[in-house]
Amino acid sequence: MNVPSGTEIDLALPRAIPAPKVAPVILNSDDRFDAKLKIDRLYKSYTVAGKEIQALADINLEIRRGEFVAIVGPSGCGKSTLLNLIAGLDRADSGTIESFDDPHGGACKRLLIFQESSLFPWLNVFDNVAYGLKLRNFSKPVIQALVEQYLSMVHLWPFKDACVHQLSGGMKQRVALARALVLKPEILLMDEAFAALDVQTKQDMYRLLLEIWKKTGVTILFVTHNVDEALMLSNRIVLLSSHPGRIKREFPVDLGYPRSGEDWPFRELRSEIVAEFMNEPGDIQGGIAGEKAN
Ligand SMILES: Nc1ncnc2c1ncn2[C@@H]1O[C@H](COP(=O)(O)OP(=O)(O)OP(=O)(O)O)[C@@H](O)[C@H]1O
Repeated sequence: MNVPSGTEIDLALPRAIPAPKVAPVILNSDDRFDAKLKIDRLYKSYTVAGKEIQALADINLEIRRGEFVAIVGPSGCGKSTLLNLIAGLDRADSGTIESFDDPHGGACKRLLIFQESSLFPWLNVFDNVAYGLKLRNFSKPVIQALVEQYLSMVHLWPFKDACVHQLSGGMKQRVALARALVLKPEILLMDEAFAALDVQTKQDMYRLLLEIWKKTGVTILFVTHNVDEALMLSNRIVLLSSHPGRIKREFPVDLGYPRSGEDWPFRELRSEIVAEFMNEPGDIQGGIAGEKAN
C-alpha cells in the first residue's frame, strides 16, 4: 500500500485547544467512549501508470458506538484506502463520512495505528504517550496522571523511561495503543496492527486489546487479511470484494469471549467467510485492481 507509514494520524491535531482548567479527559476508567460513524456512498479512485483505478465504490457503512468491526478482504481490495479516508489522510472522490461526536464536545478524533509502530525514536516511552497531550496544552499533573493510567493499562508503566529501540515489536504496539487511547479517540483505526508480530505475541495482543475494549468501550475499526484474527476479535466482520472494493457481505459475530478457533460455531463461521473470501481475486489474479474499462 502506497500511503506513507510511520505516522499516527490525528484529525484533531491542527486545532489548537486552549489549556483546559478542568481536564476534558475523564480519569475514571469506567467512562465510556462515545462514537458513531456513518459512511455514505463513498467512492475513491487513483491514477496508476496513466490508468484510473477504482479502489472503492459505493461504500455504505455505519459503525455504532462501542462496536469492534473488522474489515477483511483480499490484497488490493481497498481496506487501507478506506481506513485512510476515515482517518482524513486522503480525500474521497465523492460520498461522505459523518461522525457524531461525543456529548462532552470533544474534537473529532480518529486515530490510526499501522502495522509498524510509529513511535518517535528520539523520545522515551513516557514522552511518546505524552506527546499528543502536550500539543493540546494539558497541564503537567494531568499529563502525568493520564500517561500513567494508559501505560498501566497496556502493562508498560515500569518501562516508562525505556528508549524505543529497547522495546520488542509487541511492546512498541502497546505503546502505540496507549498513545492513541490517551487522547480518547472517537474511533481507533487499526491497519494490520498485529501482522508483523509472532504468533504468541499476537495472542497476547488479542487478549490485551479485548480487555481494553471492554474497559473503555472504545469503538474499533480493525483491518486485517486474516479471517481468524477478525473472528477472534470483532463483533462484526465486513468483507470487501475486489476490483473495485465494495462491501460484499457483513457477518455478525455473535460469539462470546474468550473465543477459540477450535469451537464449532467459530469454525462454521470461518468456513462461511473463507468460502466468500476465496471467490475474490486479489491483486495477483485481478491484475491492476479495479482498472476501469475504457
Ligand atoms: N496512494 C495510492 N496511489 C495510487 N494507488 C493507490 C494508492 N493507495 C492505494 N492504491 C491502489 O488502490 C487499491 C487498493 O489499495 P489498498 O492498499 O487500499 O488495498 P488493501 O486491501 O489495503 O491491500 P493490502 O491488503 O495488500 O494492503 C490498489 O490497487 C492500490 O494499488
